[in-house]
Amino acid sequence: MDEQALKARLPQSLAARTRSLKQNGSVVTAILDAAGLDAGGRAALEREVHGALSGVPGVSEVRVALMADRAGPGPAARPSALRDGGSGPIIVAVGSGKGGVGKSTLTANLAVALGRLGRKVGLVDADVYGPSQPTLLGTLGQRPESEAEKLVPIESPYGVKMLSMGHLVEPGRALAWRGPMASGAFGQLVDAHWGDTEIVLLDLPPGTGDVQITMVQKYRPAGAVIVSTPQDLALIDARRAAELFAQGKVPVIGLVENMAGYICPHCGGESDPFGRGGAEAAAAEAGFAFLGRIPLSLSVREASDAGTPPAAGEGPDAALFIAIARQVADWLDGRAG
Ligand SMILES: Nc1ncnc2c1ncn2[C@@H]1O[C@H](COP(=O)(O)OP(=O)(O)OP(=O)(O)O)[C@@H](O)[C@H]1O
Repeated sequence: MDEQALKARLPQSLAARTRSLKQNGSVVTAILDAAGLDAGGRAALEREVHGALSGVPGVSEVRVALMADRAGPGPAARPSALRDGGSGPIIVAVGSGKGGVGKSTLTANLAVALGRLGRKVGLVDADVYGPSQPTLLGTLGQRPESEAEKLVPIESPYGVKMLSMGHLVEPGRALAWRGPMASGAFGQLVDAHWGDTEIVLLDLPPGTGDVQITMVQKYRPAGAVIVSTPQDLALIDARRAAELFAQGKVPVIGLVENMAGYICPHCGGESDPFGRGGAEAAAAEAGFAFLGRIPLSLSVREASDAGTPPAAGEGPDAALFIAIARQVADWLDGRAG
């Protein structure tokens, strides 16, 4: 059923609040503007949508995501920054061939580090299956406002503006999203009010399937960073990620090796459980830059889980992320020049 037909099923009173209504297979996803509603009103709105759409033939599940709106009149329409005559922020995708290699951790810290270099940075958590950026950047539980039917990014405590499906959908709900629906929802996060943001990092979902291809082709990032661990299998996957970007004609800025050497939290000594130098060799072989190596370290994991990105601190981890950020910034400047 298309959006119009689904909309017709909703009571008239809900039409003005409906921002998006999509059906994929038997699952319908509704995104509604919950401006001015308190918790009770929001719950009632959600129930009403469920009630109206649950009985529709062919629909087995209804997912509802609510956006909050800016209180008060607010400015009429802040210009949409993205895809606005080319005057919007530069998009940089961060991808990995497989999950769990630390792509989200790298993206969050790269964003913070670019901010420390004086860039105005935004981040879109396109990992609609398992959004982790609200945790990483300390914005868990916050809801973005909307203006003129577009989302206003949330200001993280680290100077990075951000949007994540994790801000719109309750934890766990986004996990089962499938292809087209995931890429549709993602569009709302990208096409938001980014204001004077210069660079928006896209934390892509892990892997190289349809969702990633759609995202890359539709939003045409200026460049991409690939994250891999040193293991052979992860490197093979990283090459697949490189192919994905080549297919989308997105130049690869470079490769970051994560979880490289293990830093012992007791003695500070470094060992290499997964071998050393593999990612650097893979980058050289593929013909793109090697941007740096982040060790497997307890401090990175603990700080990340606590929502205090190591790149915002003063320790050696911060220096590593800033060095990577500098190369990304230089690459972007070179491109602009
Ligand atoms: N350098 C590191 N040292 C220690 N732990 C790390 C490091 N990088 C990431 N981690 C931890 O590994 C786990 C996976 O990281 P992360 O979520 O960033 O990976 P991902 O590739 O984005 O995963 P997913 O595919 O699930 O989205 C997290 O618990 C994170 O804190």
